[in-house]
Amino acid sequence: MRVLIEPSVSSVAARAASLVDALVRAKPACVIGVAAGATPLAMYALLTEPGRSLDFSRITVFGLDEYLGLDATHPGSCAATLRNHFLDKAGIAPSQTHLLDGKAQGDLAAYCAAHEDRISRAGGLDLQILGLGVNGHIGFNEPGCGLASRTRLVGLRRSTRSTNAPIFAPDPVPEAALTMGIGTISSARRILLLATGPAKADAVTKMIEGPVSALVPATALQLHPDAVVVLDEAAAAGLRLAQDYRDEARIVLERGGLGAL
Ligand SMILES: N[C@@H]1[C@@H](O)[C@H](O)[C@@H](COP(=O)(O)O)O[C@@H]1O
Repeated sequence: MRVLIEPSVSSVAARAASLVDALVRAKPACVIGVAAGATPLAMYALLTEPGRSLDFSRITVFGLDEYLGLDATHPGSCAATLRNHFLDKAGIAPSQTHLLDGKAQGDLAAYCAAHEDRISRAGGLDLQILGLGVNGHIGFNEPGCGLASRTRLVGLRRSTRSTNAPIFAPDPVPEAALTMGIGTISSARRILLLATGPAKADAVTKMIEGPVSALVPATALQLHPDAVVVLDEAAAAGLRLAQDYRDEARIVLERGGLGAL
């Protein structure tokens, strides 16, 4: 795992955007899994700035997760967040986009298997972008989930529902979701996880320095060959080896960076 500690929320966005930018320039027909949530939005804003002139015309995008029961136009849906903050601004067409449908009906296991199939047929994920839940979830893979899980229907933990309550107030938070599994995420060639702010510090410490455990699903990233974690100082505040990560990041970045996959 590469741990990059940045001085501010905005430099987290800039660092993460530079990594995505490098991938898209090196491989214009790349396949990227995209996360909603608040954390990656500043990165998406940088990636879609007109001055950046990044060409997204050949990329393929897969959605990470979605609340079950929400239409893609619901403002609390992951789909609406991704469309408003990234896909529409980047000019990424629906034909290039495979989001999970919160209104999927019928055989959800088959629906989720089809998401996996589409990822495989696209050649697999070059990059999976992730945020981090305060309880250590990634996507909607909640504590206690299987570390080899694939895209599936899940129940949301009470802690997640109360964290996300302001997004839906006064309505209740949906109790179920569709999410790529830990196995799906782990199959991506590179993972880029962003975490900012003091509320994430405990989950960040466990994710990077704790034992690999289903109780903290993000610890599965410790087993990934190319996981990059970009943190601000507040999210990194609990790391025992913070100075070592800073030193190593400087060494790596001075000698050619992290590569573009
Ligand atoms: N399921 C989503 C995740 O995909 C997201 O990455 C995470 C962090 O969200 P935020 O970035 O808003 O803190 O929690 C949500 O519940």
